[in-house]
Amino acid sequence: MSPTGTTGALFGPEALGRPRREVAPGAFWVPDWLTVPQQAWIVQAARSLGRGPVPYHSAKIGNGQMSVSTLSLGWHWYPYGYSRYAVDVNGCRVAAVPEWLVRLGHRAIEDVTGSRAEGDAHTIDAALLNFYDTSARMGMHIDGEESADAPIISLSIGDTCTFRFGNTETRTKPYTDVALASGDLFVFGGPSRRAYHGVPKIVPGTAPEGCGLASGRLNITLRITGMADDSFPIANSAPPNEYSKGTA
Ligand SMILES: O=C(O)CCC(=O)C(=O)O
Ligand SMILES: [Fe+2]
Repeated sequence: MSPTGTTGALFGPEALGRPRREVAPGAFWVPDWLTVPQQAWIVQAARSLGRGPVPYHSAKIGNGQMSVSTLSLGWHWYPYGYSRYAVDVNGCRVAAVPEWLVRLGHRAIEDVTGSRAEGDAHTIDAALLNFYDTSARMGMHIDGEESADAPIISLSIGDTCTFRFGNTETRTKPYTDVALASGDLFVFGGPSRRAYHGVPKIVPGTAPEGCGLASGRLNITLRITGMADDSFPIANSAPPNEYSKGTA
């Protein structure tokens, strides 16, 4: 038996009680998908992407403000739509999704589904980078602004969070609480693509040494919007309430 094989069996995610899991049909949790050095590299890249042209911003929803601070790439998310421009921040055109992040997302889809993700219909064209401090939360919502039904790819770095993954009908039970830790991948598509989900809790002091974040959490979601390149929605129409990410 090779030493590596032995070590993998003894100390790999499977042995430590964090096996890959299909949390709901089409919703896959892959613990420890990113190595710690990869996590640190991504955190440093996420910080430098915040230097412009658009800074991190906590979106206003109604009279409230989200506790999460977000940077959009490719398409700018605002309550509730996408634009090429940061219409609720500084009006600048957002930076493109960097090539390394597109490749990483396609690898994630391939890893989870076992089939190749490429071609125009499957090209990641938007990324949302969410920074949570230890008191930040995200209310239960559906990712509903994308017209495409392609899966959402989510990466977590830093403090562990409680990620609440629910159902497509209501914001409430039944749901599953998943402890998304630093390096974990979560992909939700298929019958779970329009499921409610949110982040009710960050667990302080759980970020691993060397991940690049001493405290708090970075979440990156990679998306395939299905939007035509020249579409430019500027109407900030009243949202259906149930899509709200909440301001808690
Ligand atoms: O932080 C997370 O894990 C989820 C983020 C999310 O649901 C979103 O940005 O729409
Ligand atoms: Fe979401």
